[in-house]
Amino acid sequence: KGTRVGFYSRTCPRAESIVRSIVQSHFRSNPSIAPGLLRMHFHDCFVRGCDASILIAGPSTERTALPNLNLRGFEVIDDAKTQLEAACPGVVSCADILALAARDAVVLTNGPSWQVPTGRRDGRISLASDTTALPGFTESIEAQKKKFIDRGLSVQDLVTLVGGHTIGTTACQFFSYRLYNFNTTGNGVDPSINPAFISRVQALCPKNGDGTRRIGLDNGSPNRFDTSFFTNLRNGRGILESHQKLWTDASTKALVQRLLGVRGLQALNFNVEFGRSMVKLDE
Ligand code: HEM
Ligand SMILES: [Ca+2]
Ligand SMILES: [Ca+2]
Repeated sequence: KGTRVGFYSRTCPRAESIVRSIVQSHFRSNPSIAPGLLRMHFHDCFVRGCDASILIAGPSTERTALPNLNLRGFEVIDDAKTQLEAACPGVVSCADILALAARDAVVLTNGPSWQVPTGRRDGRISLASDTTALPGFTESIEAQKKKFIDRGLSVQDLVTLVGGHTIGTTACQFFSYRLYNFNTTGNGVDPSINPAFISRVQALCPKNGDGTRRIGLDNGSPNRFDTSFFTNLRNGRGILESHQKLWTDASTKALVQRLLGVRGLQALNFNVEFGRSMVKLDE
């Protein structure tokens, strides 16, 4: 596709450092932009590839679709674009800014760094109707796998990238039904949730409470990029239904175990794999 590491080394040598310093300064005043930028890049790449289609504003664009309503960090990309236009007019694409910002966001939360191939072109098409390509939080493992495979990603990429929820938050509205109206059980509680965990999350997201209230997706360390998200799945403390299901399907469960370094299985280093899968996200 013509991207390569260091695409701007001659045409805009400070491009990567400008993006980094803008992300850093926004992060200092509002740390929640780190998960925001990671998620925005994922939502960009999953629809028409990493082409900044997610940034296009207007009626019936991707931004207006349900899965994208809570995205955050647009102002960070705008800021970086403004600075880059001053430094190197017309050179750096918005899609590259977003890809670099997602990497920098992971680094700021103590996650790994990786080299980001650059040279993406910005797209001009953005359709809300295309966002059905994004995975949903009630989806089966088969459906999740299919959506990743449709984008050239493997089951291992799926499990690794979903580990990105080691940082960030979710609104109560996306999982309260697991606590109060799960319809396959008499008491309304999703049986895959650890019983010792239920009252804690019920307190965080009260019945008939404010659905827009936000809680950590990784209740162990919501601000730190680590393997605690996978530990939660093992312990029945996954927040979203689609995430906890990674522990019920045999193939995804084995990958979670490998990412956790369970003895007897071929270990996968989450930090290394995450960087690799993030690069693949764009292929
Ligand atoms: C099966 C796949 C996935 C599903 C069903 C899913 C679903 C969700 C949902 C429902 C939220 C909460 C949104 C909100 O309350 O505003 C969320 C947040 C988030 N997602 Fe995903 N996601 C998936 C894959 C990914 C991947 C692959 C990444 C990154 C590589 C990612 C990164 C994030 C991050 C960082 C947040 C927190 C955002 C914030 O705090 O602002 N997600 N996801
Ligand atoms: Ca896109
Ligand atoms: Ca974490």
